[in-house]
Amino acid sequence: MPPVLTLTDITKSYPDGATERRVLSDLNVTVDQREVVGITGLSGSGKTTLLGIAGLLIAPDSGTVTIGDTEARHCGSQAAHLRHHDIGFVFQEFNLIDRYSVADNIRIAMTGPDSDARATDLINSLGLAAVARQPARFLSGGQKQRTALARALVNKPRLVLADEPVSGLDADNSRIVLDMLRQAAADGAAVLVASHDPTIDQITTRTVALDHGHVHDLERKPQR
Ligand SMILES: Nc1ncnc2c1ncn2[C@@H]1O[C@H](COP(=O)(O)OP(=O)(O)OP(=O)(O)O)[C@@H](O)[C@H]1O
Repeated sequence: MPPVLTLTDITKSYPDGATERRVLSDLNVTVDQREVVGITGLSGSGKTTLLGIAGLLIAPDSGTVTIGDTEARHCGSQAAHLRHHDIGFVFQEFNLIDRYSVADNIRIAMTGPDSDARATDLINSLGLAAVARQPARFLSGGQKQRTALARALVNKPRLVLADEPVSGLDADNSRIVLDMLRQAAADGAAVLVASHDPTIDQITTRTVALDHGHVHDLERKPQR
């Protein structure tokens, strides 16, 4: 079976005044089913850019993103289909719709016939039942993060991408978020997580470090 995610020879630069700044250079990463791969690196090393490219939100300058055996484009209907059905993205800034309730923020992402029941399960298991009808703007940071996670997981995506998912959370919220990501992998997803927070090591099966645009394998733990 091919990896769920294959990034091949990815290069990305951003404009920097009159010149360009290269953030990712000929970068190669794979994530298999049931793996939780951590991405570490200094602030500005390109972790969010890497996740955005993997999530088909940012187009690389060169290189390819393959989801399963499908070489993905970053625009058009194929990209939209992959984003909705195959990829769950937990954004660093949550990206919730402030005026929508917790339940509606999750519902707008739903695609499958079982999603309603799945949304209810996630609301309950993430401890969000008491605030399910509250507009997202009234939530605490931990409640927003749990809502964002539920939205990312509601369609049982085969690829989960999470950007700093435990940043700023207390120990209880961190544990809940990490347990859900670990469970997503145990259920068969490939999980790629960018984090500065060492608590992420509790769930990673492998860690890669981003350094000057390249990735280095740091460790590989035994598969669960
Ligand atoms: N849209 C953009 N236009 C120009 N430069 C950008 C853009 N997005 C990111 N950058 C720059 O690219 C570099 C990598 O940014 P990125 O957000 O990917 O890093 P990061 O490792 O996720 O950082 P952090 O850990 O602080 O979130 C930074 O220097 C950033 O300023």
